[in-house]
Amino acid sequence: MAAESRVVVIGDALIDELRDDSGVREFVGGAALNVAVGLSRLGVPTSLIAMIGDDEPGERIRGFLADYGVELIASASPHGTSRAVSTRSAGGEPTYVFNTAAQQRRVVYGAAERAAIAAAPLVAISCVPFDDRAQTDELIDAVAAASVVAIDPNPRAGMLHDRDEFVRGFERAAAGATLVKVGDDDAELLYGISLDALTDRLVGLGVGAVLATRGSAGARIVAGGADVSLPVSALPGRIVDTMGAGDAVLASVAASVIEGRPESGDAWRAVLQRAMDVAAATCRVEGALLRLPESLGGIDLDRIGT
Ligand SMILES: Nc1ncnc2c1ncn2[C@@H]1O[C@H](COP(=O)(O)OP(=O)(O)O)[C@@H](O)[C@H]1O
Ligand SMILES: O=C(O)C(=O)C[C@H](O)[C@H](O)COP(=O)(O)O
Repeated sequence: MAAESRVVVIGDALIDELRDDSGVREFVGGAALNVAVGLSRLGVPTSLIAMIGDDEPGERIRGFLADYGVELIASASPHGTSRAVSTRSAGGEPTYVFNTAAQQRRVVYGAAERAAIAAAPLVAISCVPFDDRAQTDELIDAVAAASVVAIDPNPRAGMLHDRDEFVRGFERAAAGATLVKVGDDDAELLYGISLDALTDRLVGLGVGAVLATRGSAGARIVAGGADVSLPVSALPGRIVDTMGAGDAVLASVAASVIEGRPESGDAWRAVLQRAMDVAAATCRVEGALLRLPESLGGIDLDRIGT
């Protein structure tokens, strides 16, 4: 029986524990989960392949995914549900500590996973342990059946065990990919080079489209003959929380690519403009949940987060 055509996202799902001057709060998160929920909010039917614990945090993640219409294809977790504890001091970058489950995350590619991948119009991969050679082999074998692959390496310093092996695994997977998203932090952590140099390297590997995000400096797409850069989009209100902004950009660009592969610089510019608008909306509300610019109309943004 033909499976419903759902996009598949493969990667991490976890509880984000945020500690700052105002106390401790918990959010359902994970880069891959953020992309899956973001796609669903953009109207794209989506399944998430991720490891979830058989525990209360796992139930919370399952409930959250159900609320947002994301189908979960879960791998069991012997160490319970993954957790990221981030501590934010005023003005500083957050520091992350990941529990054992997050560091030892593993996805198993069984019949359900393989059927979903084979039927998917796009498979997005984020925050998988490319430094585990056996898992990377299994991933590459499983996604060989996919028609379109998008990758965000998202190495995260606190989950990285072997930088050189991660680069090898990432590049093996990225070489045939349609879309690869990278940021300044990936270029620095994995290669110790600039984002422009990493973009050139990925183009040289044969990546179809490289999406390079630059935080407050916007983003760039290099695809075929197209090379488009845009600044961040201006919206009312201030930047409240940039967590998940990169995931929202990936979800938005992936959703556009599914609608029709851009074939010109102008088409890629429109795709990137939409993604910058979505990122600007996402940054104006606390939490990593993708926000649509058109949905913020009724909110007095100048009062949010103040
Ligand atoms: N400080 C910021 N001010 C304004 N926009 C931001 C800021 N940080 C991120 N963004 C928006 O979110 C997008 C993705 O953010 P970025 O930090 O580059 O992604 P990642 O978290 O994946 O590195 C940017 O291209 C931009 O549109
Ligand atoms: O929700 C979570 O737990 C996350 O892991 C959010 C991360 O901060 C982003 O997913 C990092 O990914 P980028 O946005 O691509 O840099």
